[in-house]
Amino acid sequence: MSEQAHPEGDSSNGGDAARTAAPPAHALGAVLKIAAFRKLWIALGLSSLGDWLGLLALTAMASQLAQGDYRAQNFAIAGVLLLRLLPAVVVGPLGGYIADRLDRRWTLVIGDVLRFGLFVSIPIVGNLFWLLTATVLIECVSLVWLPAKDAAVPNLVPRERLAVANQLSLVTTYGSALPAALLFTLLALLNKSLSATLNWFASPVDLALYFNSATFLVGAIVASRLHELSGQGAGNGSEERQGVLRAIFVGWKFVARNKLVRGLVIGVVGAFGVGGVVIGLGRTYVADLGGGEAGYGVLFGAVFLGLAGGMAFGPRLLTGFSRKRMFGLALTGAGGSLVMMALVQNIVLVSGFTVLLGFCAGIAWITGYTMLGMEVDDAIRGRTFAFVQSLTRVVLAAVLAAAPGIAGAIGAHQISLLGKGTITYNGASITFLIAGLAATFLGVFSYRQMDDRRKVSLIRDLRGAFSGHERGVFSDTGLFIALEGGEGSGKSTQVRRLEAWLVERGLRVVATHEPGATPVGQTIRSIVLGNATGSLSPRTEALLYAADKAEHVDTMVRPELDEGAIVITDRYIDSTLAYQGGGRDLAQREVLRLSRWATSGLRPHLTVLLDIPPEVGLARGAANGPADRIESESLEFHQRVRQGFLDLALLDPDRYLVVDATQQPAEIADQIRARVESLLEPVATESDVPVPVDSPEEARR
Ligand SMILES: Nc1ncnc2c1ncn2[C@@H]1O[C@H](COP(=O)(O)OP(=O)(O)OP(=O)(O)O)[C@@H](O)[C@H]1O
Ligand SMILES: Cc1cn([C@H]2C[C@H](O)[C@@H](COP(=O)(O)O)O2)c(=O)[nH]c1=O
Repeated sequence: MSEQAHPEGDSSNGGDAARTAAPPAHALGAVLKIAAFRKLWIALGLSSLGDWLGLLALTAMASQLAQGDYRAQNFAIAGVLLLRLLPAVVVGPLGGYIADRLDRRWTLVIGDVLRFGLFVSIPIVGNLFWLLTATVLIECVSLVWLPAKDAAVPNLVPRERLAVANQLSLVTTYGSALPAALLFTLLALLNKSLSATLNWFASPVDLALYFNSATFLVGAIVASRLHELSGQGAGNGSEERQGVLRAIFVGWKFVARNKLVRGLVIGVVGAFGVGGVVIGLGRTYVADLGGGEAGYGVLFGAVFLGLAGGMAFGPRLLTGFSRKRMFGLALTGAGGSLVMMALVQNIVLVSGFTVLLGFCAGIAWITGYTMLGMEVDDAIRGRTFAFVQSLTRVVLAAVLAAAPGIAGAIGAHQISLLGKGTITYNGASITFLIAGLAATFLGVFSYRQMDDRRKVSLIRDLRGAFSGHERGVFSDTGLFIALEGGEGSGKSTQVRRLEAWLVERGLRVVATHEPGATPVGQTIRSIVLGNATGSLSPRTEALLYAADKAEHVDTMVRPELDEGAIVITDRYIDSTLAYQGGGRDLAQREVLRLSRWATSGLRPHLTVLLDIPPEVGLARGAANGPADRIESESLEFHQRVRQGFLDLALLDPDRYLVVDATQQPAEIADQIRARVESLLEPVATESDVPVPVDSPEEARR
């Protein structure tokens, strides 16, 4: 039986007829059930494995081809690393342009085939010049492949699952480093025994390179089956006549002009820069603290442990907290952790702060990437992601090159503690301190650029978000569906369509709305929406909406659900959270607590969010008469409301369906039906003996 239809859990305050919320179905599992995304993920996994394997094999081969001279070996290795970063400066922007212009499926397929050919040619040609040339060419191809992949994800995955999809992509990209290292060792050992009999495996890394090239070939085959991407990314009509440079410029201009995207890009690149400083100076720093190789290993592990933790759990930690605030805060936290690492000079404490740094950077990375995917239009998404990737590579190269130089130039310093001994602050600590302060500044800058809740004190917001997760109550006799969204998003239209479809199936359906479905509610509605009311204190407004909800749930929704009906409501608690929490200056958690109290914790099994840019929705509404008290609020207010809705959906993807409400009504209705169908299906299939579903009670049983 579907979890949304009948959530399991320990029954508590809801009495016999209610059950508390179960933990959502495994979100990773749910996103991997999307066949198209699964294929893209497999292609990405193979490509990432190949990339790491390639890096290990190419550095090893470069060192071997440099023939014994220690200096030459080091230069050859540095050459491979540098040539992997350098093309980003020159080809990066072009990569994004190409990714936006070409069919995304073919971009992925051809990209993988080219990388297969280039990797396989390296051991065959077998000289250093070709190895370095091929490295540059492979990197150039990757600079088109990666933005095409990144830009494709938001088109394959519903918005509410985008954060999870990004988590999976990032973990796969960086997590494949470990299996690649193990595989590399295994293949090198196997190569040893093969080289005795076969010329093909003369170099110790030949087998690794052949295997690596094969991963790209398989990746190409998987990508070729991604028919869902056909036709995507082929540019749009308005850009048809634009030149290459102009199109690239349009992408950059978008990043520079859009305040949110600018803040995101600066933040994501900053998070990478901080990571670069730790990687570039980690060994020196640990040596300064007397930690040795083991200490270096611990530091490295601590960064990745923190990163993985931040990506996996960070966004869920702060329920109802604005993603935009979270992004700036996480970046500031990463900078602050680096400052602390520089100051404490104790290897144990440093390891703790390193985990914290990784955790904060992980949150910044995942929230930043997800918001970019949601904010940027498909037509220029490839260029935006390419811009971010180029910039991160350039910053990484600069940081890796500059950090040791700066640390060296600062040198070793002893600071006297007024006759009570001395402490050592070497170049590495001081560079950490400078980088930490710079990252903290960047974090504060990003936070201020993007803060969408300026009137709400951060402390209050954080206290609210940390104050525990209240579990809701779900009806187990009826099915409760809420339609949510901004003004004019088409909720009433879709409620009517869904109601008609369900009634046609012989089910008992009650369509209702908030505010104003009860006699008391109608009076409240006239107060909260009447222009004559004028301004209301936000708390009064929240209490009025809560009173409407209490009456609605107690006298209509709950009794109908108890009778086994399907109740569809046009607006429910999410509207209060988005409008009074996101739009006004009230803390989300307080609004949630108030609304939960008013409704005795009753939660919908499914919330359909009709997502629409407020300017589009308000224009639709304007055609139907003068604006009411809330519709007359500023565009910024309605933008905060939209973001509030989306944040809620991202936090609980299993109980949400986010639909692009700019589509045609029939298309939207189809998507809603498909999801509602999945809540009804288990009823018909659960019993071994097929029973005709002729009453809602049976339907819910
Ligand atoms: N998908 C759509 N595309 C274009 N217009 C639509 C679409 N859906 C509804 N409309 C029109 O937009 C207007 C608002 O629709 P509707 O009343 O269903 O939205 P709503 O979300 O309930 O609005 P409100 O929040 O103001 O109550 C109506 O004129 C309706 O015909
Ligand atoms: C339930 C609820 C609603 N609102 C706002 C949202 C809209 O502006 C109006 C309702 O108008 P509609 O035409 O019926 O959609 O009220 C709110 O601010 N808080 C709430 O809890």
